[in-house]
Amino acid sequence: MPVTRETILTAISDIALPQGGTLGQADLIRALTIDQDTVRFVLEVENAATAQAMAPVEAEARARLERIPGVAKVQIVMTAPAKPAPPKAVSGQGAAPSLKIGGHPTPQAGPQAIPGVRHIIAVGSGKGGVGKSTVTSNLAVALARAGRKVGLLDADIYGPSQPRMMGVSGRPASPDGQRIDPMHAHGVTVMSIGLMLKEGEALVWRGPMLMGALQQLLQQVNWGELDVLLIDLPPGTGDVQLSLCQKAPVTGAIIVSTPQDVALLDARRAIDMFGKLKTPVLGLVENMSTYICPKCGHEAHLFGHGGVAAEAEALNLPFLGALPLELEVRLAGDSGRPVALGDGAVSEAYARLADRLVQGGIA
Ligand SMILES: Nc1ncnc2c1ncn2[C@@H]1O[C@H](COP(=O)(O)OP(=O)(O)OP(=O)(O)O)[C@@H](O)[C@H]1O
Repeated sequence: MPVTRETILTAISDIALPQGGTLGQADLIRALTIDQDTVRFVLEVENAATAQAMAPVEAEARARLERIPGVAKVQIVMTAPAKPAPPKAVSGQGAAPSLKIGGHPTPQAGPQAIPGVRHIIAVGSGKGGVGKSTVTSNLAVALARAGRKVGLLDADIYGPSQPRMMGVSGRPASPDGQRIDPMHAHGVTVMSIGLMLKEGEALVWRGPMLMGALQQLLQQVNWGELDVLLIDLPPGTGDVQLSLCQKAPVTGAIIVSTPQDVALLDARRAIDMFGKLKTPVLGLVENMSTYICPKCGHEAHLFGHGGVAAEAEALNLPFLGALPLELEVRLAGDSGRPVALGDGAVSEAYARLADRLVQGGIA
């Protein structure tokens, strides 16, 4: 008769343990294998002292198993789980956290609130390059100027641009090696996947890795008390959008588009995706709406005009505002001081957008 797992476990289950009870009652046997006439398993004990006390148990188990017909060799290994090494103290800005970003996600049943964060707003776009990151950084600054406690998470895993736009650099600190201290700029608490990667390091992660990275950025960053956390998403309708809406209780999404038909077509796809994910779309923003010539004051509509407002109406969604195309916007973004910090017309447009969200009770 072949030796089975049950034969082995039954043979040793009534061996008494020094701490009381029997081997069968305690859950100590791991990795039991039967390989022809060889039986192997691990006895997992609490610590080295228990291992010593358990030596007679190991000897008795070995003796009993060797008496079973068909068993020629018994290998028992006793292990005590290693104590986790105390976290290395890392201090000060610029110190590299020992956290590894991009591991596999840990199991999480449903959306998990971020302690201290009241609202989460995802900023998305169907198409790349429509100014989603520009709008997110300026909106964050405008909300902070309006007195809100604002966080900005750059989850644009393929092209994180918030460090440049918000003017933050260096590695975020992790004093306990477990959690990440975010950066602060222009009154906004900032964290970007770009700050955890080496310059120019391309990300070739797929689904589970992306989910893991996003989960860490949401849950392992010390966001503190925030009225609103804005999340700059990658363009399109991919894994990051999907996992964000599954992992975090997103209040709603803002969709940025230019008035061009092609951008609008993609925006519609993004809206559709948020609908499927049961994330409310808070409204549409038209970026690069008009261009006013700084020399003659002529107003031109380089990408068409009013397309996003019309689309919002057609979809029965709020139109949150139009933002002009201005050289100043790009220069400000490139210099790490968003244009909304200043006093011009664009800054006022952002202040209006921020006010709408505050009045609406979502920021
Ligand atoms: N209203 C604007 N006026 C002038 N330049 C703008 C405006 N909005 C965005 N830009 C510029 O257009 C470029 C693309 O903007 P941005 O990076 O914000 O787009 P995005 O949609 O986030 O792109 P990606 O999909 O690559 O993340 C940047 O150089 C930015 O400075």
